[in-house]
Amino acid sequence: MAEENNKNAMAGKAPAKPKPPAAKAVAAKPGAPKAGAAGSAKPGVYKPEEKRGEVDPFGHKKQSGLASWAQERYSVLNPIFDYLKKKEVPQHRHSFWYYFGGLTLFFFLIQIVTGLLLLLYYRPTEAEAFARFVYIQTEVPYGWLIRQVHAWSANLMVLMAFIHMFSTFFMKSYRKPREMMWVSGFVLLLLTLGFGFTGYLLPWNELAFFATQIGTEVPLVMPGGEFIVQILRGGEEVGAETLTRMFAMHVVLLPGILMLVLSAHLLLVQVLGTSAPIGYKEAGLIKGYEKFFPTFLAKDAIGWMIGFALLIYLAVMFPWEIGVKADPLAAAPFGIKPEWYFWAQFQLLKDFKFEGGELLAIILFTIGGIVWVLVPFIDKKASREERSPMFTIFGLLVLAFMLVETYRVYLEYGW
Ligand code: HEM
Ligand code: HEM
Repeated sequence: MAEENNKNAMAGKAPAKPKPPAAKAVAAKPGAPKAGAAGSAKPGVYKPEEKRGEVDPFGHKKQSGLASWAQERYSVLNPIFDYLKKKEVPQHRHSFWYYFGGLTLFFFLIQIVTGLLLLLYYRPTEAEAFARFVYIQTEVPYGWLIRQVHAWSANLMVLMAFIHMFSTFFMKSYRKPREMMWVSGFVLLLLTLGFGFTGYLLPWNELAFFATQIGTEVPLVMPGGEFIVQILRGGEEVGAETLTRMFAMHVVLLPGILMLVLSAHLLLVQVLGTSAPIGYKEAGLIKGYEKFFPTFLAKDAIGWMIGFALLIYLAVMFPWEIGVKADPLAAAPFGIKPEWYFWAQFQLLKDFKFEGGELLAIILFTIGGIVWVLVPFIDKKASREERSPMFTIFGLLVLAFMLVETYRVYLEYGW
């Protein structure tokens, strides 16, 4: 009816007179008896409209039985499907990089599932942690697989988050109006690194113990650093309290905060859509647009399956070792180093081994981090949709610094 009126209006005709209001007007009042079909209804008894809204988001033909029952139930999701169908992803020669946010998300989901399974057997006490960790590896059916997948997926999640960050940096996806995507993403990276750091101690083996000792003493060189160390360790030294704290952070605090920030990040992705590199639209370099739902999501799923195959291959072929139980009284073995994703900071601290050098290294790193997170607000050219080569060079320098420092640790300590 409304459509007919619109057509008429466009053709310059007066809109057709609406039909006598009987059925509609009465139906609008819940509780009032309906005319026509409702003629049979008893007065005062509410009979809902029999004809419902369109229930099938995919436009299939009407089905019967279970399928139609299910169709009616998921019709509440229609607005979401409709919204997702509106989102489009630009296709160009760098589209490949759009898969890495989804891959990071995928490995995080794997972490939740495997983490919850590990929780069934793990116990976070100084006396039991290592024994339970060995028990998971050797006795629990498929326990070894779950632990290896958790440990490998942690590494892959961090790697994907780094690739995602640098690719969005070089595509300048952070520019107006996506500044908060960048900021929320950066917070997600910090939280992911926090997961890696707190999870590392949980097996309570020698390597984890001493690496955590070195990691948690870094703030000592800062004014007021002792307070931070106390908070992290729950005492002067790494011990039973530290294990409890790391465990609580790993399975409660960090997942809670990460879920919140991730929801904001993904909501922004949906609302603002996917950006294209600067100038691509004007230069005709966009080959086309594809629907996020279901086309891009289906391609994302292929990426996830490849990621999953790689994960299982790594977990089975290159298992992480169990090590020996931590002995707080023993001397630190030679060659203790943190996880690879902290190697750049680790090397910088080693390079600055002079009086006051460590504090200087921390200050430099903190300033670097602040500048990095504020890039969307500093890069005015990009926000005006103009190329900003200075920022590309800045990004390349940061990437080169991280790679060189990481490689130097590899050369000195091996893998
Ligand atoms: C809600 C999600 C998570 C839960 C419930 C969880 C739970 C656990 C548990 C119980 C352990 C100890 C068992 C063991 O050492 O094998 C563990 C270890 C670990 N977790 Fe998680 N985790 C979660 C998410 C993550 C995430 C997102 C990351 C990484 C970025 C991560 C990284 C690690 C690491 C590196 C270890 C030590 C692995 C090892 O050497 O075996 N976890 N996690
Ligand atoms: C747990 C970590 C993260 C997850 C799960 C995640 C997830 C996602 C997903 C699924 C997308 C949409 C698809 C894509 O463009 O790849 C996205 C977009 C984006 N992410 Fe992340 N992200 C994470 C970390 C980061 C980090 C570390 C940054 C940067 C510091 C970042 C910045 C962005 C930006 C700027 C976009 C918009 C891309 C565009 O419109 O072209 N994200 N993120």
